Amino acid sequence: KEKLEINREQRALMKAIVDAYNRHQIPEDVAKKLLQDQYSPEENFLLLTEMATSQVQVLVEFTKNIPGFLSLDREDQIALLKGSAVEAMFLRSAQVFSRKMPTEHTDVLEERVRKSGIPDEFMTPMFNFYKSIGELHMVQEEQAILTAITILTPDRPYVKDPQAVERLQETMLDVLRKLCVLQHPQEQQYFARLLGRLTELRTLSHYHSEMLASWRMNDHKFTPLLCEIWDVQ
Ligand SMILES: O=C(NC1CCCCC1)[C@H]([C@@H]1CCCCO1)n1c(-c2ccc(Cl)cc2)nc2cc(F)c(Cl)cc21
Repeated sequence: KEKLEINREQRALMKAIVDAYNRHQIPEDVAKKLLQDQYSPEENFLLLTEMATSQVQVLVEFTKNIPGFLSLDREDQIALLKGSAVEAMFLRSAQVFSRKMPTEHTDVLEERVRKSGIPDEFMTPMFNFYKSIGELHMVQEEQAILTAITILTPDRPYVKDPQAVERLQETMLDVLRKLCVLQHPQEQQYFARLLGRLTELRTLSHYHSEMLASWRMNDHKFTPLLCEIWDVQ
């Protein structure tokens, strides 16, 4: 019994993470914009870079609220943000795509993203990931903690003290494990499936520089922040 129950400290940690996650929602109007109009590849690329730039800023604010993050080495904090920003963007895109909406809206959204300018060969892995996230029907606590776990990945490049990061990540994993059992009692391996998505997410993120470079348009312009965070230009 004790093993499964979320103790007071874990409840406080979960509340801090979820509050931060909800407080720092990027303007989720990207879905509304895509549902309203069809855009050219150039406009879609601009929309993506604008949304991604504001999402990185939001990610920094969210990360500062992860208990223990600010006590990590300063350079490791940067390495973790830089190393997880692309994955966090795809995870957020998947969560936006999987939000409850009428089927025809999801179909239009899928069509608009498919035709946004990204070469076709990336569509299968991207939508496989989006759909596999959607099938999990994550509650917002799970979404928030999964994002925190993604950020607190110890084996990002240039991390000097991975053990310190691992300790924080393990605390998050422990809460998520209990939450999954409580929220999805019927599904034995729900927690394992959830973590399996992080592997799929890392694979998908390997494509991102190529996806951007081969966007059906010339002269891809990025914001200075994205040049920092993404391996582009
Ligand atoms: O702006 C997007 N995502 C933001 C990023 C910050 C957090 C919020 C979501 C993109 C843009 C929108 C314009 C057409 C091209 O995709 N996007 C991607 C996507 C992400 C990475 C690359 Cl490289 C390519 C496409 N997948 C999406 C799925 C969706 F359901 C919606 Cl609504 C938008 C989605």
